[in-house]
Amino acid sequence: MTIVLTPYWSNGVQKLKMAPQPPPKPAHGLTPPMLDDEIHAQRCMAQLRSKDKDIEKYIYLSGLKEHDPHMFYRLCLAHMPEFTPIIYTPTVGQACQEYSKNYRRPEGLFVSIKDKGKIRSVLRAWPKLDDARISVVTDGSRILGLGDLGINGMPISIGKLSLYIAGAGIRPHSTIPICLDLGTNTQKYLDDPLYLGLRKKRVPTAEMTEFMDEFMYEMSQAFPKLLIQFEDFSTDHAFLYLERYRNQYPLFNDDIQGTGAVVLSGFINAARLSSAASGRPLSSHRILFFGAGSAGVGVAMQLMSFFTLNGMSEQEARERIWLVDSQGLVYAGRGELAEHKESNVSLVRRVVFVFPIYPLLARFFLSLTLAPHRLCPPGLRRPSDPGSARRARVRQTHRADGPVDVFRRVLARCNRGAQWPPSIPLPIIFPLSNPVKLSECTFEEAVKYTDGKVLFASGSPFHEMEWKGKMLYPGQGNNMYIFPGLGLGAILARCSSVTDSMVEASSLGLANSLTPQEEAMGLLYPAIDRIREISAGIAMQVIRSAQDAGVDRHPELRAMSDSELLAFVNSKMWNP
Ligand SMILES: O=C([O-])CC(=O)C(=O)O
Ligand SMILES: [Mg+2]
Repeated sequence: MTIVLTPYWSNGVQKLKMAPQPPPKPAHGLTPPMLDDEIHAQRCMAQLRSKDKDIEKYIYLSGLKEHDPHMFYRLCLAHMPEFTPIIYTPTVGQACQEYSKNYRRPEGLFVSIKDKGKIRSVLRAWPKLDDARISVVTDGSRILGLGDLGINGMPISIGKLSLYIAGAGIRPHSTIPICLDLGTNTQKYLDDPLYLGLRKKRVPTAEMTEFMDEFMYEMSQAFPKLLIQFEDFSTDHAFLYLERYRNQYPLFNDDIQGTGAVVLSGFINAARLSSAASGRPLSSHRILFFGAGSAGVGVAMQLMSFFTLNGMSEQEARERIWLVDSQGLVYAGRGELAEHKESNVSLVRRVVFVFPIYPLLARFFLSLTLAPHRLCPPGLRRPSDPGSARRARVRQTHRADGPVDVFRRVLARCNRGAQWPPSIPLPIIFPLSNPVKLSECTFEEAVKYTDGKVLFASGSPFHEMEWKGKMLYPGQGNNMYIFPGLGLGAILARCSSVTDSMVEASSLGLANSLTPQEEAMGLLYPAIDRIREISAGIAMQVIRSAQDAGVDRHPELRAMSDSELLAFVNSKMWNP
């Protein structure tokens, strides 16, 4: 079906195609006589691989998804490790940055601040109101680690939903990518004649909240069976709107909760390996976060809850965890701490790493945080005289490579002439910022500086490497392992809200999904090719957890045994 939508930015009428439809039967003579499906799959892969640039691959695949969605998802499932770096991080980051330049056709819903008061009519233009089950909603204010991209954030919603379809078998026409256009504070876009969004600065929080209240209410009315995933909102708004709506509507925040769950899962598996090697209990780990944004604080909260559920007091759990942000160590009494970390918004976006602290590193960080003016590299210092040219320069460093720079220096310092201390046989390092170019360190660096001992997982993918005759495999601690299964479980349970226990169930489900071979290879996360199987297992745990919490609205599932429930979940998955 083709319906006609007039996006608000467009002068003319544009067509939004709902995909995928049952393939129309082509009239005889309109297709080549020998169009064999198998051969055509090979042809598509050859066309894809013939492109030199990742962004061209992205554009090719986005075209394929539109005109032949069955082939797109079939190939995606068959070639998951090759497809995810293109349709998702890192290439989706570039696709966002270049969205206005490369724009070809509407693929989702845009709701603008100008629609305030009439959001209902915008939502009701969506062609498949009754089928809608999952929407990824971003306001483009903090896309990956790339900052405020405004309306150019749309591809992140599209990319996440492609993974829902491929990874959890959600029906394509049940997904709604949404980008809210509340302006952008990025001057480059405001000055760009091709920019597709509103040419105005972001509205203040009070106005945004009025808009969000209307948007959320109208979403619940237009799409009564919908689960919402908030994605890539700036840290303050990410926490604000999660708390504001989470008991009212079925929703979760992927950056806080999805990342929290995926990192907890990787931590559990890494800590098991590390504890087995050191003989120390899991509770002996000390965890240092570099960056205290939505993901950093989300992961810290997830770990806190895990530690306390496993017998630690809150105080003991808190003592295991240190957060360092752009201002240094986050601690009570530091002053001007914003709410989500009792705390302020970290200028350094993103968590960087989680690992048992090497004493030298701990000392370095403490001194760095306690005496920032002495030890902190200029890029991480807060400018003291607002308005100066220096401030602009410092801010720039801050954003561009400040945290990366510091992290590299820390690692290099550890490495200087020293062996990694035997008391920490297997350090855990998780550089989580996306896309790859913003990763705090490469796999190679972490391997080199720890003499191959590192337990590593990054947000974006790195290649395996050989070190002293042994193959080492990096993990990808990306929320893509969590949200498809978490979302599928929440949808099938028809849950009224997404509880912390459901998020934790998804994390434990993932941690327990390693096969014996994967464990033997020292992997922290399962192979991504098994995403459907993993998502089904996670969905089952999430449904059980929703039932325990009493937020499920699908009572028939309660009577099922685990194997019946798993079969039910699998039967609900769409297959290309
Ligand atoms: O999208 C990803 O790859 C992970 C994520 O949520 C982010 O970096 O914001
Ligand atoms: Mg995100």
